[in-house]
Amino acid sequence: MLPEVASWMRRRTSAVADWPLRSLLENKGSTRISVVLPARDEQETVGAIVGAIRRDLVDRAPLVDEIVVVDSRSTDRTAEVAAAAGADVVVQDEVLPEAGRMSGKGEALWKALYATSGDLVVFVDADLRDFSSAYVTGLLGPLLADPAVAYVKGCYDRPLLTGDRPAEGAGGRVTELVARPLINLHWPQLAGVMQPLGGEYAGRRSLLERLPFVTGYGVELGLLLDVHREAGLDAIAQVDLGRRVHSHQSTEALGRMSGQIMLTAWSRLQRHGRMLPLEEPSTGLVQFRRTAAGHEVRTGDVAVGERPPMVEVAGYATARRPLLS
Ligand SMILES: O=c1ccn([C@@H]2O[C@H](COP(=O)(O)OP(=O)(O)O)[C@@H](O)[C@H]2O)c(=O)[nH]1
Ligand SMILES: O=C(O)[C@@H](COP(=O)(O)O)O[C@H]1O[C@H](CO)[C@@H](O)[C@H](O)[C@H]1O
Repeated sequence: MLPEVASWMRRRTSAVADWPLRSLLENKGSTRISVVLPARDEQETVGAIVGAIRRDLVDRAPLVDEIVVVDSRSTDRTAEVAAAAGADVVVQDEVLPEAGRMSGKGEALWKALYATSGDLVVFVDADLRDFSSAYVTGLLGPLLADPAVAYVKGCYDRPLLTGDRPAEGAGGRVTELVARPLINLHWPQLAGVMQPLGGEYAGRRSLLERLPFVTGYGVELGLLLDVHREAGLDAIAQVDLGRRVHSHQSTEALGRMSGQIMLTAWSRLQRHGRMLPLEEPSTGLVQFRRTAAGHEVRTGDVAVGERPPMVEVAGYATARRPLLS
């Protein structure tokens, strides 16, 4: 590990217990805080997450100013469950319709930036089990305490729920097999970020609105690389949130996610002049499924799109955004 990375880890790594709610309330001042949950078919879990944030950080303590769930083409009751738990719900494809339709988690998060007003924006996945509002206070701690910090990533133990017993440390498969090696190969200054793909993170709007958002599952890697380039390593902090349990996708689905992560890494290597100009990579992905007659060939496309920095979007500066109802 580079000496500057070891130094960064010592200075910029903390834990939830370092950021008690009382100290956050003292530091909040006039800072407005939005919590955003991207949600596609998360009716089973979104309500408990929203309810915990609303109970602990709105009703009992005036820390969070709005909780927005982005309904990302759900086919279940995600929107109703989220609203009943106290969130404002925005429909992904109804935000900035003039910008056309793009897909995936990154699209949901980019639309959320338009649909919220917080000076600080906290992103939390909507498929978490055993969620605690301490995730949110942990992520906000460094941002409310230190103006030099602009982006905070959560880190945690990541079990893999298979069968009746969780396999400790076996989660974060794309992180461990794709993202971490890529980061160490090309961006060793970021090798100290323990959960680069983790879905719980927070940032200053003044930074986020100046960055492009990769659509699909490239959003976390894209933002991390762009924050590093735009604001520098010392603007990034990480907070140990303990343990993260979430719904898992299939290996086949994570194969497509991996393709999106690789395409995002490739795009930054090209854009940041880190690689000789090469022809555009293929975005096709051929996968295989066993069938009674042999194998089914499944050809997909893992292309990711990209949304421009929100500051470049007409109307953003004056958009009226939903306030906590
Ligand atoms: O098109 C999408 C895909 C995912 N998500 C949400 O983004 C979060 C993370 O997605 P997922 O759980 O699929 O990723 P994983 O955690 O399995 O890597 C979850 O709250 C999803 O509901 C979304 O809003 N739109
Ligand atoms: O970290 C990972 O490898 C993947 C998959 O995690 P699991 O192997 O299902 O625990 O999960 C993350 O990656 C996505 C892409 O960045 C994020 O959008 C998710 O929020 C995050 O859970």
